[in-house]
Amino acid sequence: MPVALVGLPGSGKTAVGRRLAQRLQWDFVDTDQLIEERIGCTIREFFEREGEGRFRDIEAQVIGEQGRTANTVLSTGGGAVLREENRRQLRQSFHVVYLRSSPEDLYRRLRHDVKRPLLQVADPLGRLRELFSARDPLYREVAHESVETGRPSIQALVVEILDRLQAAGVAVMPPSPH
Ligand SMILES: Nc1ncnc2c1ncn2[C@@H]1O[C@H](COP(=O)(O)OP(=O)(O)O)[C@@H](O)[C@H]1O
Ligand SMILES: O=C(O)C1=C[C@@H](OP(=O)(O)O)[C@@H](O)[C@H](O)C1
Ligand SMILES: [Mg+2]
Repeated sequence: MPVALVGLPGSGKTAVGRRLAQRLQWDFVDTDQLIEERIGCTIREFFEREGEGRFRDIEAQVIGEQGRTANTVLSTGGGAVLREENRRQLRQSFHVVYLRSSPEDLYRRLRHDVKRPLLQVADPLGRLRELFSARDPLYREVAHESVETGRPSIQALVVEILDRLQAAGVAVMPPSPH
């Protein structure tokens, strides 16, 4: 069964997902990357020009097209859980892993990041706290597994997720190269 990663911006969906896919020798798909290919500009530019609602429409389209391929790790955008149809699609077609982080840890990671439109505000930590309160219940609703990501390294998180996936019978580790 394919695996999807959900969580707030900066929780590591893209970075951890890519390494997890490498380790499993699975395909890696990032919905934000697919969206950027489709819109032909960066997500930040698109937010500024067309607004968040249009972005969410395209995000829902892209998520709706996923999920038929086994041996895939899908990294979503942080807001993928906002729409009920997306939550249903993720929960049904994927084994969903929630990368759970505190707003403070995310702020430490993202305070100099200019790519995330929702955090280009006067008080990004306040914004992360609001996003956490609004979305933590949605991530929990959709997830089959939840992993705390504040302190561990990307490598350690990959090992923990692999253990969970094996315990759940979702993935079998390929033989080690040495
Ligand atoms: N567990 C971690 N430890 C250290 N740095 C991390 C960790 N997870 C993510 N990062 C770094 O934080 C930044 C944001 O990660 P990213 O994968 O883009 O998050 P997301 O896709 O969830 O928004 C990247 O520079 C990434 O390398
Ligand atoms: O949290 C959000 O609503 C968003 C998160 C972003 O992805 P990351 O979670 O990978 O930053 C991207 O999809 C867009 O900027 C909206
Ligand atoms: Mg990402």
